[in-house]
Amino acid sequence: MASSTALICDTEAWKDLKGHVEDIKKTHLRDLMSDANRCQSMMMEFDGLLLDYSRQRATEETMDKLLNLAKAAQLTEKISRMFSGDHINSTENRSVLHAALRAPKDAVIKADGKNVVPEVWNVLDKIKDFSEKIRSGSWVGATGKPLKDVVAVGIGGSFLGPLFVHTAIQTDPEALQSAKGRQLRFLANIDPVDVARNINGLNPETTLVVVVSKTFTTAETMLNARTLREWITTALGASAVAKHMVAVSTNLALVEKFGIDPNNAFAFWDWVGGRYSVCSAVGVLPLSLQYGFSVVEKFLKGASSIDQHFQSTPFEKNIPVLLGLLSVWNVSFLGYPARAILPYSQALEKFAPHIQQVSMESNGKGVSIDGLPLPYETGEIDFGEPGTNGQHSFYQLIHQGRVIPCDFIGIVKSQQPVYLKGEVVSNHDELMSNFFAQPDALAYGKTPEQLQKENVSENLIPHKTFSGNRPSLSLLLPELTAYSVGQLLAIYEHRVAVQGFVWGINSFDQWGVELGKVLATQVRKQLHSSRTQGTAIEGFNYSTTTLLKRYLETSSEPQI
Ligand SMILES: O=P(O)(O)OC[C@H]1O[C@H](O)[C@H](O)[C@@H](O)[C@@H]1O
Repeated sequence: MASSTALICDTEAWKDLKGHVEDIKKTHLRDLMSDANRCQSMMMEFDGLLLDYSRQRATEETMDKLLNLAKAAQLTEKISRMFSGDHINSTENRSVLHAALRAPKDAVIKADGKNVVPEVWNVLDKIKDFSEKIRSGSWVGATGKPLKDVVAVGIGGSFLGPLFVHTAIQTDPEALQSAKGRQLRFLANIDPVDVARNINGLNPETTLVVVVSKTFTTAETMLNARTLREWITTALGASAVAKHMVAVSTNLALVEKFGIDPNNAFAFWDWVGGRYSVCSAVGVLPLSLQYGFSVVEKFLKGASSIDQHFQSTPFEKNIPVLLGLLSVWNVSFLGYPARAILPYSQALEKFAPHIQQVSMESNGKGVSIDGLPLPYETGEIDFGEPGTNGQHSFYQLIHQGRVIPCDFIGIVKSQQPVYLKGEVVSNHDELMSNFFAQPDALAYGKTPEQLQKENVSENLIPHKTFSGNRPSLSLLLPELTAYSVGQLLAIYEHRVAVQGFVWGINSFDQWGVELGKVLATQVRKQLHSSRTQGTAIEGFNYSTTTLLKRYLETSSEPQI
């Protein structure tokens, strides 16, 4: 770009793509898919993964133009600034170095002139040591019993990533074996129902609570942490906290103030964004407690493999870059506001919720990194469900309603294969039949002529016609292990960064959410004074006043 404050939409590369939209509108995926050379050029393999983006509404020319856009956005420079620790999160004046969390021990990655990799490994070694103590039973609770269950208390980035990884690997045979006799649960919502669910069936004597909060000030997490502290101390006495509660945070002073021994605190750093923190102690501690460090190390290695690929592979073969550019194409040029994440694996059921935060909190921005209002939309609405559950639910809209680009994620080898004698295919083949069929159904659709040939009655033809031309991409993983879960995570993290770099926004701050953190304060004060002193509701609009009145008059919350 000409100057640092220019917007990407003012570049020739952007305008060229705008003009190209008309060409693409004249195409149909039915025709694009019949060009084998085009399709071949839209398949990419790396480290066991196969990406097929031939069902995107794009030609080889589109891809060239998108690569020009990457150049205009100075994508190479931006990626290298990220990896070299520049303060690319400019509004918070911070580096963005989550890749350092999974770097090999001998790597050198600097933040503010200092190599951070030794610090990272100090904490990883401490986690390894601590989790082995807990798992082997050499660390015992206040009454001398081993701690076999863990409740991780945290919200947002201190919750969704670890939950995703836990859910993804818990049925992997190796992880399953190493987690025998242990439980890992997550308490996120401040709704007391979530506390009740999480402690149901657990015994404080055998439970370890891990409080996870980057800031250690998040209202929900701190109240939930106090609630579980109460649960422990009521049963076991105040001194039990030292044995039953540990913490993960960047704010070790507040951890100590809360009453947790600083020796039992696991640090991370302000150059790790909350939503990018699953590879820090945020995820590594609870997951190592459940599965052992060696399993979690494989997850870190998978992510690291993608980091290296992202950093060093030419853009035309770079999976996160290609995915990021195609997302920009879909959102900013073809005008599709959403993306469906459709893993054909129940183990990936928490993938879309995690990516919702990674993507929507990162790229849901209205101004450029220099503070200029954006004349184009950024971010996309991410949602999804595992197939085939989604097929029996919202796929109707995807097939015949709005156009929503889909990410199909398939696994070659099931974690838990089942084959019933006499069935046509194994259960996993049955699942995967859908994975292979759906993208074509979306791309090709069904024409009235085809329906006529099938003798569909005239009056039903409009209802049974599928326009097709609905874009998707397919990502095939060889198996779902800790390693490939790490790969998947890093692909999406970097894809989101690529989108943000091209849009020219800061993908690493979240001022909108910060606002949410303070909004409840006024209501909290009102509830307190109304309940304790009967103070009248004041300072709210008609609607909120009415709702609050109803809540206070009819609720049976304990009076403080
Ligand atoms: O880890 P914490 O400091 O408790 O923060 C938890 C969450 O708080 C906010 O919602 C932020 O927007 C998230 O990015 C963050 O993950």
